[in-house]
Amino acid sequence: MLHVSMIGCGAIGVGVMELLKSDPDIVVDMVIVPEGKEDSLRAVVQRLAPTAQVASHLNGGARPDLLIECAGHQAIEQHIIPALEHGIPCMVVSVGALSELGMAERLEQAARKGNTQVQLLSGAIGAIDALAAAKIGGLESVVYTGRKPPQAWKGTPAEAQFDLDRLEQPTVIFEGTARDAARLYPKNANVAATLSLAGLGLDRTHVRLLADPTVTENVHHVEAKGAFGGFELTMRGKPLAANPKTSALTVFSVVRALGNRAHAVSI
Ligand SMILES: NC(=O)C1=CN([C@@H]2O[C@H](COP(=O)(O)OP(=O)(O)OC[C@H]3O[C@@H](n4cnc5c(N)ncnc54)[C@H](O)[C@@H]3O)[C@@H](O)[C@H]2O)C=CC1
Ligand SMILES: O=C([O-])CC(=O)C(=O)O
Repeated sequence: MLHVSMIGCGAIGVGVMELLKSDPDIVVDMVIVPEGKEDSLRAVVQRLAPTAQVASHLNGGARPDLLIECAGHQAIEQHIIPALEHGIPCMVVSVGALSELGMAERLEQAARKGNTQVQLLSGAIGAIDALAAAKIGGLESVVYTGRKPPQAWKGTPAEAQFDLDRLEQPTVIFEGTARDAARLYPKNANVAATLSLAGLGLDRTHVRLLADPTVTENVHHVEAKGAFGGFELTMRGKPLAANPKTSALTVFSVVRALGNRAHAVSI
């Protein structure tokens, strides 16, 4: 039985707990929520993981088999780094946070200090296994195009530049390096950051972001070339009703990763 603690009870966290209800090999013992939100979220957690405690941090003596971040950039600083330093294995879904200067190195140092490991989840994108393998043989180029309905770009710098409610044509809102994409669009930068970390890095991964009124899904296109040959991948991710910025596949990728730790066969 794998005993896990989860950070975040938003769109992904709730979706994950919903699916874990039917897995007899995994139990959620604790859900970590922002300070002050414990009481308001207790009923939600009670419904999804009846034996789980709700807390604002990992209590002193708690040593879950695994700590999973499904919360956001701040949670990595606040919870993941200290847990790694204390030897608790962690999984991170907010991979975009690793675009922040020094963050990838800090996570690595923390895991080394605790003699443990942090797993960066593939989330909304596929073919990370192929890209990371291709990197070993040598990559020449990785181009990522992210296309989302205009409303998914609300609350980003695109809102000030474009009338998102009235767009009629697919519109490029950003083109440049993955590093700049992450700086300007931190909440939509997870896929670009994941591709960069698996492949050519933040400065050599080319990114185009589009607000596209003709799509209802989050469309991720990747083109990679290298010594291995090449591949093209198009994902048409259905957004979660609870958060249109997040593709449903992200939830499934967390559940898959947990299953790979808990089940007798891993794939
Ligand atoms: N790797 C990938 O492909 C993807 C990653 N993500 C990332 O996953 C994260 C979660 O996404 P959603 O569930 O859709 O967001 P959400 O906004 O629906 O839920 C996040 C929840 O985490 C809580 N939270 C925030 N900071 C916290 C902290 N320090 N401690 C405890 N709880 C905290 C919030 O109160 C909220 O309830 C985001 O950072 C998002 O960027 C989202 C989609 C794809
Ligand atoms: O599609 C998603 O779920 C999220 C996304 O584009 C990103 O964060 O890069």
